[in-house]
Amino acid sequence: MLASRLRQSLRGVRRMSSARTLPTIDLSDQASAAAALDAAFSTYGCCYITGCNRSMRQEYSCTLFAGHGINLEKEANVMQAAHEVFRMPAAAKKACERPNTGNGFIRGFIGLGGESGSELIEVKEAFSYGYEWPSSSPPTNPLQGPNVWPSSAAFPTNHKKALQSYFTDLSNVSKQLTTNMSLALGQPATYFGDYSQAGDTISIMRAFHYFPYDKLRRNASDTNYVGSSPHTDWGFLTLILQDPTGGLQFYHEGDWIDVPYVPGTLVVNGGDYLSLLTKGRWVSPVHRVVNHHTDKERYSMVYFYYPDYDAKIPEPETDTVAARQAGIASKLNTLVDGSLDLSSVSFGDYIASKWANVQRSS
Ligand SMILES: O=C(O)CCC(=O)C(=O)O
Ligand SMILES: [Fe+2]
Repeated sequence: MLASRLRQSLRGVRRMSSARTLPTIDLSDQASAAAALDAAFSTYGCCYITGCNRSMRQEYSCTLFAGHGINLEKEANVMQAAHEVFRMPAAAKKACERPNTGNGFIRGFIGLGGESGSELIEVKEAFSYGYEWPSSSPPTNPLQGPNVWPSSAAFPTNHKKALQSYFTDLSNVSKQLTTNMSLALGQPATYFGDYSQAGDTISIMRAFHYFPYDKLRRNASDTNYVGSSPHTDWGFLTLILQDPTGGLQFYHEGDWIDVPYVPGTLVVNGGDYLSLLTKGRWVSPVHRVVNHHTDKERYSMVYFYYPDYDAKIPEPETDTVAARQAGIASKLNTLVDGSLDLSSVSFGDYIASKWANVQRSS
């Protein structure tokens, strides 16, 4: 059912988005946040978050949150930096291209059409970076390693610093969220965090620049284009900062729900691995980015928070199978579709192969 609806929308048959909106959860009140997170992740697999509690500001010196919302000045600086990356001349972009290692290392610039999660052409360019791996110590797995930054002549240092600082902020927000989420499931506070002792060293931040489809397509009836193909995220948590353009949609009970920009919030969705850890209680939601209604360009900053490279992938339990049959998990979630011998791969090997598979020649 889900698969056939997805196929319909892939063929360009547009369904009306329902009026439903995702809940906004204020993390500053831990007790109410716990119940709200469980409800949101069981129902939608995603929500908006705002606020932070005092312990988070003290523990992580988190500058992202101000009062009960996002620090809008910081957010504006990050978005400005994302614009500047994509405003660089072609030669400067080429000079910091993602190396073509084929092993899942995706740091650096990825040109228009250089990646897709389906047979559709994704009309976007991207720049990925992560933890600043010290040049003195060799990486311990293929997802680690030095970032591939543009030259300081092409990309001023203040913008680079804004991006670096945002990576640290969102790593800290994710760590806090793993605590909130552990409590939401009635587990000890460190339950999820224990899976990600050094997950930030392989986590990845991606700046995206989406174009109107006409940038690539030759005639308006050609339906082969999308911003980001319908997919589930593969890891633990994804945090999304978007501009006001719109186009992000989550799939819920037969409809695509629009997820517009709400100032002072971030969008958070759970990934396949989180869903598996919760035995299917929490949904790994199908989502996409479209450009149906606007000829505007769209920018977003998307942070993928991961467990440790060596984290084991738990076998789906029978109730996950039941959940799958009820349509909670999707065909797009390869951790539960039975296509993989989960006992023989670590989380990191799995993620590296997923990243390698979305590479396209641009
Ligand atoms: O750009 C966005 O808002 C979301 C993109 C996304 O879902 C992804 O890259 O996994
Ligand atoms: Fe995603």
